[in-house]
Amino acid sequence: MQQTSQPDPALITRHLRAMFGSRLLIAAVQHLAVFEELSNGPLSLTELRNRIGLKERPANVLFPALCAMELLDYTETGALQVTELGRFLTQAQTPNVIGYVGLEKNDPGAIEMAVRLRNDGPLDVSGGISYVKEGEGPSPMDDAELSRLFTLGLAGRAQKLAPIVAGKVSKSDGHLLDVAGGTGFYTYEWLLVNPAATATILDRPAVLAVAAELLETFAKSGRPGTETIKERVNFQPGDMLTDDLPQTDILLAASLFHDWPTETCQVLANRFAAAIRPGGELWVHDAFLNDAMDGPLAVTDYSAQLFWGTKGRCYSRKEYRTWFSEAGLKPTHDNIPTQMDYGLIWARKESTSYL
Ligand SMILES: C[S@@+](CC[C@H](N)C(=O)[O-])C[C@H]1O[C@@H](n2cnc3c(N)ncnc32)[C@H](O)[C@@H]1O
Repeated sequence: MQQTSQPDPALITRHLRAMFGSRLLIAAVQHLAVFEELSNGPLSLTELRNRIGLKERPANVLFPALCAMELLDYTETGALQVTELGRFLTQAQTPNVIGYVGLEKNDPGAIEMAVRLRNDGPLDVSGGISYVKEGEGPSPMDDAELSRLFTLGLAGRAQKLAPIVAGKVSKSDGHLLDVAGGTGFYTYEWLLVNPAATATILDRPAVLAVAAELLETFAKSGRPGTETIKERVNFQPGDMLTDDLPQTDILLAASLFHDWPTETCQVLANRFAAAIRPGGELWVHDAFLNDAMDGPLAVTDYSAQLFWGTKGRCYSRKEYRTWFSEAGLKPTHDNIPTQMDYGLIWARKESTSYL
C-alpha cells in the first residue's frame, strides 16, 4: 500500500489542534495577564512563571505557544519579552486588540484552559486521565468502553502513519517491542516489511482486546504477507511503569512519552534502555518542539491539546535526547519526518554497554 503519495492529514489535524492554541491565547491575554506582566521589560522564565503562578509543565506549554504565535520571543540571555506584534496585547499600546480578544473571554474552553494552566491539569481527576494508567487509581484505559473509544479514536491516525513509520524504522530479523502499542498498527506494518521478525505489543488488557480484533481484520486484508503476522505477534498485557519488560532488539515508543510528565519520561527511558539488548535501538515517533522551545506552531497547538487531556505535553528533541543519554543510550542526530507533524528520532544501545 503506497500511502506516501496521499495528502498529509496534517492539513486537517492542524485545524483541530488550533482550537487549543486559541484557548491558550485567550487565557494568556484575558485570564493570566501574561502580556501586562511583561509590559515593563523582559523577565526570566522563572520570574515570569512565579508572577503568573505556573508550574514547569504549563509554562512549557504556554510560552512556546506564544513564541510560535510571534507574540513573545527570547532575549539573548534567554529572558522572555513581548515582540512588536505582541505589544498589540498590552494596555500601554494604543490602539490594541485586548478588548477584541476579550470578546471571547467567557468562552468555556478558554476559562477552563486558564484553570488547567494554573492548576497544572484539571481540578477533578477522580475518573483518571485519558491514555494514562499510573498506580492503583482508576484509568479510562482499564474501562472496557472508554478504552475502546480512545483506542479506536487513534486507529485511523495509526493506520495512516504506520506504513510510513515501518519504512523508516531499522530493518531487523529480531524482535520489536511496541510499548503502549494501542491498536498495534505500527507493529503489524513493521512485521510486514520484516518478514523474519517477531514482536510484542504491550498495553493494558482492555486495549489489547481491541488490538486483537484489529489484527484479525489486518490478517484477512489480503495484502501479501499479512497471513503470517498473527503467529509473529505476542500481546502482553501489563503496566510499562512497573512490570518487567521483555528484552528486545528494537523498542518503539509511538505517541507515548507525550502523555507523561518530564520525571516519568526519564523513568520510562531508563526502563526502555534496560529492556534493549546491546546493539539494539530505541525509536520514538512523536511530534517535537523546536529545541529553542519557540515552536513550531502546529506542535505548540498539539502540546496544548495534550496538556488539556493527558499528564504530558510535547517535548523537544533535545529533551528526549537528554533522557536517552541519561539512560545510557547514544542518541543519533537523525530527524526523520513522517506525517501529521510527527517524526522519528532514535538512540542506540552500544554493544559494550552494561546496562
Ligand atoms: C496515546 S496512546 C498511543 C498508542 C499507540 N502507540 C499509537 O501511537 O497509536 C497511549 C497508550 O499508552 C497506553 N498506556 C497508558 N499507560 C500505560 C501503562 N502504565 N502501561 C502500559 N500501557 C499504558 C494506553 O493504554 C494507550 O494505548
